[in-house]
Amino acid sequence: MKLYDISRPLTKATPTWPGDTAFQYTVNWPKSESGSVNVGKLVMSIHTGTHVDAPFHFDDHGKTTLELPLDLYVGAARVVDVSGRASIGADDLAGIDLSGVTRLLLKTMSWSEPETFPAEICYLRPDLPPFLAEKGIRLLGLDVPSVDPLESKELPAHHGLHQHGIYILEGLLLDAIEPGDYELIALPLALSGADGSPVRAVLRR
Ligand SMILES: Nc1ccccc1C(=O)C[C@H](N)C(=O)O
Ligand SMILES: [Zn+2]
Ligand SMILES: [Zn+2]
Repeated sequence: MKLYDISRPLTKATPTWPGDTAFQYTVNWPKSESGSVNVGKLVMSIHTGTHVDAPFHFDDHGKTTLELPLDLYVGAARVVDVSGRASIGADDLAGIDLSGVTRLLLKTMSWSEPETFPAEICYLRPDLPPFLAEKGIRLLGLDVPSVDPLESKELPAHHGLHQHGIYILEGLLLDAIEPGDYELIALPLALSGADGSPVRAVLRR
């Protein structure tokens, strides 16, 4: 059975938020010293590459990663092409059938150079969260590093989605994915106290 990998590879070159911590893997305790094994150490911002945001990321009282509802990150998902737009609002999805969809992945194609952090991305307008909640969406995934404009401090889309019970999956790689229905698997790690988690996100037909 074919799996479509929709995760951005984590390498030294993976771009991250300006000023944030890039991905670093080192063999911290080499076999030559331990006598038996290479033991690695991982340093990275949780928001580098493909990841979920826990509500604690933007709300001091929000759920942390270990408290996230796992069932949202596994199951039927619809991929919708919304490319070529500067932002996405209810209007942009009005003509699309979203009945029975719990997990929605938006293909914006607005992060064109994967080797550099984007200067501008497609973001969500404030009328989108209530519209999606009304359709029954509980998880929203995008192929960009944020659901808000990059320079936003108020984060209206993050807060709006949260207020409507919609969880966020960011930094997907959807270039090679045809719009349609899939099964999504993108489980966060069981990280205590954390503001999100890197995920290995895959789709299967
Ligand atoms: N990592 C950062 C460093 C500094 C400032 C913002 C971020 C973010 O991650 C914000 C974005 N809204 C996000 O959830 O991915
Ligand atoms: Zn994030
Ligand atoms: Zn975010």
